[in-house]
Amino acid sequence: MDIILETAHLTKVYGNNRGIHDMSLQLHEGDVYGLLGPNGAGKTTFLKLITGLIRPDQGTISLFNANLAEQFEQGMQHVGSMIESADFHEFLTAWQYLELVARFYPAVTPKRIEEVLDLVGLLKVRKEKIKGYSTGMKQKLALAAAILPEPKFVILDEPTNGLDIEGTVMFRKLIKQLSEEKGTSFLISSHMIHELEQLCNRVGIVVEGHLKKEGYVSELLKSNQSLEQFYIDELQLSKEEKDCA
Ligand SMILES: Nc1ncnc2c1ncn2[C@@H]1O[C@H](COP(=O)(O)OP(=O)(O)OP(=O)(O)O)[C@@H](O)[C@H]1O
Repeated sequence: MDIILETAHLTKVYGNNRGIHDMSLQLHEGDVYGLLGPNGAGKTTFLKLITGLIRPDQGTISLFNANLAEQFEQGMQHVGSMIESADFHEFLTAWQYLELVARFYPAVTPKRIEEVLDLVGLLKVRKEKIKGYSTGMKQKLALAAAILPEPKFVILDEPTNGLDIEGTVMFRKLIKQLSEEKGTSFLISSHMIHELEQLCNRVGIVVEGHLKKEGYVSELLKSNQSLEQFYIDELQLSKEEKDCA
């Protein structure tokens, strides 16, 4: 399987001394990788680095064999992302917003815009202004924008934030469908551990800016009751190691 993302010794430390340290991670084509970790562990920082929203202090990022620091456009060509709450032009409608996004992707047709709006359940409200949308509706629109150009790799930061039960089920189905039918790879940061258990083939746990543990979900479930149990045990272990140090 081809490597689609490789980070080596990725480090970003903010002025307040927080951030991430020495994070090396590989994702292969077809992976649905879940990034877990407590609040403030460094998940969003990692996702911002690999999408070029912030620059690393040290380390390298390679996306589809392109070094992000030198070949940004080439690296990001097949990547769709949704990082933190999207900032929309609220006076636009969902349709107009996606038309705007589509300008960057000549292959995206109005039919494709209609298709993604249908996929995320916003087709009926496509002509309404975004300023009237709820948090969950905006989240769905951000997801629609991320998958609009049919990227090979989609990076999602807390994608189910604000989604209702129906929306969460829609999200899970959509990821499964894209992964199974189109072979799309995903990197998903989320606190919804039960969702990740159903969706991901691999997970990584970030604690205090370090990638503490990685594994294949099928392997982890052989020796753990659930992903949640594995996660709680790993956090406890990290705490004990810290107390001993
Ligand atoms: N722009 C910034 N300036 C200073 N510190 C920051 C900045 N962004 C993040 N941090 C700090 O870096 C650490 C990692 O934050 P990050 O947002 O990456 O965590 P996270 O794992 O995504 O957390 P959450 O699950 O709460 O979203 C936190 O301690 C946070 O306070």
